[in-house]
Amino acid sequence: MKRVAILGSTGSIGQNTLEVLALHPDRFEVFALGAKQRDDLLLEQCLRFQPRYAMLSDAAAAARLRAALQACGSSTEVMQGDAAHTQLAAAAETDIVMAAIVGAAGLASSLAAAHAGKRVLLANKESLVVAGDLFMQAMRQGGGELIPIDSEHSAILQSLPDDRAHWADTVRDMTLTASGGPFRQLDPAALHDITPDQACAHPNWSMGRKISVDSATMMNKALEVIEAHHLFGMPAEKIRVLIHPQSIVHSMVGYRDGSVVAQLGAPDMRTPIAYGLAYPQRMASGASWLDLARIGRLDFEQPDPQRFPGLGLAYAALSMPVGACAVLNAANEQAVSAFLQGRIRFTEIYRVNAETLQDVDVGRVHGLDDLFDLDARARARAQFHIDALVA
Ligand SMILES: NC(=O)C1=CN([C@@H]2O[C@H](COP(=O)(O)OP(=O)(O)OC[C@H]3O[C@@H](n4cnc5c(N)ncnc54)[C@H](OP(=O)(O)O)[C@@H]3O)[C@@H](O)[C@H]2O)C=CC1
Ligand SMILES: CC(=O)[C@@H](O)[C@H](O)COP(=O)(O)O
Ligand SMILES: [Mn+2]
Repeated sequence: MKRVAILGSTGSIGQNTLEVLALHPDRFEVFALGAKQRDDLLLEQCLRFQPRYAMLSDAAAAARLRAALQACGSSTEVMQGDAAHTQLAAAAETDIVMAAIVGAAGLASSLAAAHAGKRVLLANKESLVVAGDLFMQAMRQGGGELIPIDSEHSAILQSLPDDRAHWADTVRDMTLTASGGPFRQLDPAALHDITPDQACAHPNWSMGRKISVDSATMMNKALEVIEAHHLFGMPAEKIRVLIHPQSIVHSMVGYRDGSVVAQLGAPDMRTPIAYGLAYPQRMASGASWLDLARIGRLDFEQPDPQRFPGLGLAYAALSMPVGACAVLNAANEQAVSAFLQGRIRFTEIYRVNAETLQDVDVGRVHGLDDLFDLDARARARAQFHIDALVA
């Protein structure tokens, strides 16, 4: 029986993870569930899955959850604060950590799991974007297993040889597929007036609002290029992006002999989640079967750099000193948040990201403290650009 801690259990990935775990009560125990503030949903999850611990970052929400669980006679213990996530990610009883907090806020707990030698199921791509080398080093030192949950990176892992020693000498390149989001064919002039709800209406996936906006700008793919660079040790120039509107081919690996190996499936996150939980075996996920006859055709096209300028920022940041990717991530989190609050326009997200990346002096990054400092400076600078746009 493997004990699983889900950090971000109330989100889209967290809920999908619980759906997969519910199919396999004989193999997995839900040990801990954590979120930020949604105590109502976390209460439902606790009553259904009866974890040993539940944690919320927000103190008032944690107090409400504690009272509600006590009233129901539940034995789940409620912990509060960011430190609870870090503590339970590294707890001796935890075998598997699903890192599904959104944004750089997930870094401390995923790093704690890495240091503690856990099997880390990494949905929180921002951990690798902000702290790629440090994170990979922590995984190596901790001796655990890192399994990507992001659909593209799961596809690449499934398309690579089992023996990592052969990756460098056999692989020619990697291609990340991108849906192109909701505005792939929209008149570029109309992008100016896009609303948050329009940007969050992804054509193929149901996801949280932050990643949905990232898909619409293709900053999601920019973050994923950086993520692939760190996960698979692949130089940026060998990581390509190809638009594939159906989201059926989840990504592919090109080999020196001319073969291209890809992973296909219905667009359903339960598949990569089940893959990560059962690895190296396979188990049922509850995802629907892929019916290629019904789909009929698969399309591919090059991304248009005019329509999706954000994608180029990944390659720019990877060519800059270590820390530039953390700057880009921080700027993007601030810009997306400002867009979702109606403060800036959709098209201004790119502007804030590009200007912040250009402005912030990365300096020398020696460790995590430097990265946190850089993240704070980049957010302040991005906020300056946002305020200038609003004024
Ligand atoms: N959704 C998807 O299909 C995919 C997501 N990912 C990645 O997975 C991660 C999660 O995405 P998604 O599930 O869509 O996001 P959601 O917005 O749906 O969920 C985010 C989760 O994180 C919690 N959370 C947010 N901030 C904090 C914090 N400071 N401390 C503790 N918990 C916090 C939220 O709690 P609360 O509800 O209380 O606010 C919620 O449980 C992201 O990094 C995303 O890029 C990658 C591939 C696909
Ligand atoms: C499901 C998943 O992994 C998302 O990251 C997805 O890739 C988003 O779709 P886009 O291809 O539009 O970014
Ligand atoms: Mn993805």
